[in-house]
Amino acid sequence: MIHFDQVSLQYPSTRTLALNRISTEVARGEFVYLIGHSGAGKSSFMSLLLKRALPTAGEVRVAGEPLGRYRGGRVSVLRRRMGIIFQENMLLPQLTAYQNVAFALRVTEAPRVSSLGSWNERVGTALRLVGLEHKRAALPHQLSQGEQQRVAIARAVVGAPALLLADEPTGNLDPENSRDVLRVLERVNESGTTVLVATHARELVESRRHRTLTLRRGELVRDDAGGGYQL
Ligand SMILES: Nc1ncnc2c1ncn2[C@@H]1O[C@H](COP(=O)(O)OP(=O)(O)OP(=O)(O)O)[C@@H](O)[C@H]1O
Repeated sequence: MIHFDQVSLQYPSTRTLALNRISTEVARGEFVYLIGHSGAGKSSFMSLLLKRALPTAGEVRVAGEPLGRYRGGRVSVLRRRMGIIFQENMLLPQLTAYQNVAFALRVTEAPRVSSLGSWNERVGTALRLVGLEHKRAALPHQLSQGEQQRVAIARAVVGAPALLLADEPTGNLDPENSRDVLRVLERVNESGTTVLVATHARELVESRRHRTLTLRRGELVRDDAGGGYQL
């Protein structure tokens, strides 16, 4: 699903070498953590996948296709194939949980009815997946931070992306809500989506037992296989 071949990223403005000759692969259906201290290069790794930044050397492929082939309007096609979650949930404050999730279908001009069901069914399924169907009518400010982040996850997966990228998804959450969010991401993964989670919260990651890639000053220094859960 993700293939990095000797990828480097040097930001031209500061000449910072944010990523240095990274080679790794993430297979379809995997759940992988990307960890490292602040400035290690986690967000830069994500930016390359979203084509928000371009590698200065090497090649990035997603689902077998080199990202260099996505140009102009096709970049939005690439991003549409991915679900994205950030530390800030970026929900629209005037829309209910349901409407926020449905909004993702609207902006991507998803067909009203498809093999995945009607919009209504798809939003219901996504809210159920994150355990919030009963809060469908709530506005973001009526939800806890953890619930808001779960709505953001529902919004990210309602388009049935093959790949879900989460950049510090628990950054604003207390430990209990953080664990809830990770459990929801695991459920998303169990439904077949490849999940990549960037975080500096090493202690949280260690409690979950998934494959973990460690970046240090732009270098991939460890690749630890996961195995089983430790709840
Ligand atoms: N747009 C940019 N222009 C110039 N330098 C940048 C830019 N974005 C990041 N950097 C630099 O690249 C390096 C890697 O940053 P990056 O944001 O990828 O790290 P990170 O691991 O995500 O950190 P954090 O956990 O603090 O978000 C840092 O030295 C950072 O200062």
